[in-house]
Amino acid sequence: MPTTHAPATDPDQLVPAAEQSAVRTLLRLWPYVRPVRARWAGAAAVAVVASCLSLVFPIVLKWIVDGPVTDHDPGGVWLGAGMLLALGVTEALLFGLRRWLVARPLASVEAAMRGDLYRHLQRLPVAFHDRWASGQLLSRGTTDLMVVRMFLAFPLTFLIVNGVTIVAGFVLLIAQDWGLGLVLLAPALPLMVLCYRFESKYASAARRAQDQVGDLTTVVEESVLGIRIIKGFGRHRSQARAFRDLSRMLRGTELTKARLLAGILGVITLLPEMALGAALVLGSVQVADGKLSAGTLVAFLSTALALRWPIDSIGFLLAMSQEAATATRRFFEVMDEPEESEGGSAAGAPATEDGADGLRFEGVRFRYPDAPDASEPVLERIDLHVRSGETMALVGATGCGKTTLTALVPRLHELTDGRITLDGRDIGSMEREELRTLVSVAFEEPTLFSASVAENVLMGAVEADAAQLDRALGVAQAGFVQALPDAAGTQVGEQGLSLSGGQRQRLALARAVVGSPRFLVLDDPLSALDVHTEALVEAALREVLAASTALVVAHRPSTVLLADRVALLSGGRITAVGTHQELLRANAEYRHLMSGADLEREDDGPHGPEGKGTR
Ligand SMILES: Nc1ncnc2c1ncn2[C@@H]1O[C@H](COP(=O)(O)OP(=O)(O)OP(=O)(O)O)[C@@H](O)[C@H]1O
Repeated sequence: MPTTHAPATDPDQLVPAAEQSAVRTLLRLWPYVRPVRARWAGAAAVAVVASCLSLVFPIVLKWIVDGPVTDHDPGGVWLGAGMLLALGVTEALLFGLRRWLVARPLASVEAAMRGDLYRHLQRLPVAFHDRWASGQLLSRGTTDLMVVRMFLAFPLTFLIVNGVTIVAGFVLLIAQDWGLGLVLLAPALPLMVLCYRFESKYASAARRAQDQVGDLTTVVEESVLGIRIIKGFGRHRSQARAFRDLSRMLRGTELTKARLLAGILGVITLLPEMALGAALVLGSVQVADGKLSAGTLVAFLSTALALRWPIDSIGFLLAMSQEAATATRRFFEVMDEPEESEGGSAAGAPATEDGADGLRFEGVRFRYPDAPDASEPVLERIDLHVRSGETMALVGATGCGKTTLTALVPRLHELTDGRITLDGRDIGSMEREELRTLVSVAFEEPTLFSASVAENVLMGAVEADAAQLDRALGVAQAGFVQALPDAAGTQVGEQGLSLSGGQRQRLALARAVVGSPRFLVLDDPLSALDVHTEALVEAALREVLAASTALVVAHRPSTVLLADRVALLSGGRITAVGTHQELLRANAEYRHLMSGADLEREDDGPHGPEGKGTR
């Protein structure tokens, strides 16, 4: 199982996250917001107007109290009430317009970010995917992007709207009575200090929670995909325990967030309320002394009350902004990972029959990027030449690096040192697309996608026609496809789990051969087949192999017999190359590896390695 990249419990992860500026991080969203900036700004302007309308209510109230009410004029009171109603309706309509303006553009921002993330994930090297847990990637592509969209729709707008409303409100308050206005302003400074401290603490908790959601997603994903193993080994309790532990941890972090939020909301509500109480007492005294009109006091208090929501909301708007900053940071952590290099422009001549010299490994050295520094490279110094048109079997003890070596040919990993050439051209200098049309691969673990049989096979050669598809299915002895409900159009279900292991392996083999590739790399392609099917596949595969240059990882003599020559991989090097018979005679390690297997087939007449001859 790949390790989680950003373990939620790793405190080292939290320090830089907390130290990075949330504003700087959020500014990185600009390229995505740019296309919708006009609509977003329009919506924000509408919201500012709507919010500032709430400050007109107190002015109308002051007019009603000091005018029609004082003058006992019912007509004037009705007029004032009508004005208040009109203001209320206008405010509601403007807020509705704001929502309508931003809903569609912001959904497109989220979709664009998700599209970019997906594209980028496809282009990241296999080494990246080895390192990162899939749940972490899933949560970044789903929950985190939703948090970002909500931030653009709500907190970002309302931090601006409420900021403008608060400033405008205080200007009005001070204009109405500067002494009382200053009393209300008194809590501003302590509130700012508290909000600043809250933000840094909340940033750490938000980061931890979002990483824990990623960990939880990984456990759920693994439990669903590994349901057969879990049930087969009766591990549902331990899985449930692992899930419960992570859930509990997440719950703890969410409670920490809630506590922090409750604290700041309490302070943000309490301090202004106390200031308002003080202003009310002072104002009443002034009205009693005749220094202030009752209408002005009503207007003053109404303005102060109209500012309650903009002030109270600052706490959770800041909290949501912090969560959005964390989500943005997590998004860009993936986006900042370098994509696999494309390879230089074609150096050397294009592959031709004339200049063909097959597949060459020259001084190839490879160490996994995430391997411990002190560890030996998996492949130390590989020199191997698979001649053009030849089939070379690769044999070695389990874990010696056979799969690793085959993965280097389609450049799933970058070489640490040395070079690999295809018909004389360095694969490092080829465009990946070209390389992957030249080289076809089938891995030991056959991977299928939730698509039809045909779509899965044709992934090997998009432009292949129905005849090529039938031929490939024939080579792989995948006759079972005809018995499926919709033949090659049948959906194989998630990861092809509706098929047997052997069926999946045959479809993966068909995918490798469908495009009649020039170079074939097969990692133990027949391991899941019964001996009869294996013999049939081998017979058909020989024809395909005769037209390709192939490297075939083999554990069994039956697979070795497909090859013209055999290379023995041991201790990170190719220690022997020869025919099956030669190695059996001369190499004790090879003899040992092949012992216990069905050695009778080595003398299998014309199909034996000797039958094909060495080139
Ligand atoms: N992504 C990885 N990161 C670090 N080490 C790895 C990674 N993948 C494989 N290894 C290590 O590289 C070594 C070679 O693995 P590899 O899968 O190539 O062996 P193999 O010869 O194909 O084995 P088998 O015959 O069992 O399939 C092993 O020690 C393995 O632990």
